[in-house]
Amino acid sequence: MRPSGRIQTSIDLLTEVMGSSLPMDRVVNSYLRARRFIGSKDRKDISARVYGVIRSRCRLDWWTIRSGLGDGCRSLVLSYAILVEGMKASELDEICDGGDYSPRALSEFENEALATLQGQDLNHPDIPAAVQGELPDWLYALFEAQFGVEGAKAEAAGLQAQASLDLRVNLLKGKRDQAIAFLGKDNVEGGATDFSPWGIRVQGRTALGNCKAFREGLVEVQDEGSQLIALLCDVTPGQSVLDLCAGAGGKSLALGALLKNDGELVAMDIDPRRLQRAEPRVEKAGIENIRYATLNKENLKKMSAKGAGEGFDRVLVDAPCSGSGTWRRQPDARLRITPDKFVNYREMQATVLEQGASCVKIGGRLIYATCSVLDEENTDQIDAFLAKHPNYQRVPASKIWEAQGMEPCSFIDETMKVSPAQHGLDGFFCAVLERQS
Ligand SMILES: C[S@@+](CC[C@H](N)C(=O)[O-])C[C@H]1O[C@@H](n2cnc3c(N)ncnc32)[C@H](O)[C@@H]1O
Repeated sequence: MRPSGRIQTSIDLLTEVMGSSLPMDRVVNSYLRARRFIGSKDRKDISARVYGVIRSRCRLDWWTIRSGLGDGCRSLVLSYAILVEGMKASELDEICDGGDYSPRALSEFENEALATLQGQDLNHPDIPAAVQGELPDWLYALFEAQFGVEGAKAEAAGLQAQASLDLRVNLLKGKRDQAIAFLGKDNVEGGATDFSPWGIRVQGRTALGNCKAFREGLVEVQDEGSQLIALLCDVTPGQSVLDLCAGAGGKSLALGALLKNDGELVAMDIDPRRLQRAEPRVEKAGIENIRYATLNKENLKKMSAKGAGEGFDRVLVDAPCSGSGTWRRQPDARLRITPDKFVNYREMQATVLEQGASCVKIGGRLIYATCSVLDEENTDQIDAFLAKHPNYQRVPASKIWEAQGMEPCSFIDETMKVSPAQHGLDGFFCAVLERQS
């Protein structure tokens, strides 16, 4: 593909991404799948540019408005080419030759506007903090209220960094050292993660599909922070465990490995299609003691803890949330969230917490988790729940952590609060509540 074809394809793909309500990775994958003729180097170049534009969308908007280019996909890609990729306006003028598969020729006005961007840095000192943080104003205000002026800047910057690829070793199939050695045979270099005893951080990017350890279920993709939530569930063989918001099974897989096929694991979700996606992963991992159930009134009634001795030892509520802790991986998500959606998430969180609580046995534990860094979705939910349920008591996360032989750690005390800026992991929250009566 010529550079002009790459730029035009980037504009086309960005147009699809911005016109879709689906997550960006799905749009990009299906766009490229439908165009197998695009070679691998071109794909890499085009996706890097489109992801780059989305990651710097607010700042690019600032520049395109200031220069008068306007905020269409064409303007965004062209200004990205200059501000981030370091192209010259004259190079773009040549690239935009109006030929087949090329962008149409630059107008005189575009030429002039693009020339004003040349030599500028994407991060201009006049850019307002929210724009610099790549967040809508209302969300940035929440960050400032929670983290303070400087803290908000740091947290927002942390969410713009590149995320690492973390794997979890499936203890049903082997140990971490073995997995690292196996990965090495397939030229995947990785080392032990700092906090999770089952984690491997992979160096660089890799196609795991070519990797035997992944194909055979010895390792699974799971961010280190997410692994720590499974650890705080403190599951031991023989227990009954309910994963109420199991989705495609990320945490169910870790819980299943801890149960060692002894005990009971129920994976529930309101969306049965997500549970279907969990099934092949569970099979590959060698987990045999799992049942799946759609999260509805009828099934909840069956799971609920009505009489003495009934209910689950552990109920994990991995609640639907803004996903603010994972925006490094899903840069488009922060642009799709609205104040209404945020309120909606908080209502869902309160609902799933109540549903989870109805299934915990006396002496059992309710574990609440989100992949958000925002208090509104985290401590505020737990405080509201505890005020309504005096029969639940918080178990300090640090107590569970240290009882498992782990060194004390700065982000685990009463609860676990991880953030990309402070700890280099995706942002997660976890609180453990024990039912007393
Ligand atoms: C954070 S995701 C779960 C991720 C999963 N546990 C994992 O580790 O891969 C939250 C899940 O909650 C489910 N969910 C449960 N109750 C819900 C409700 N009332 N509204 C929306 N989603 C709900 C969603 O379908 C979604 O799969």
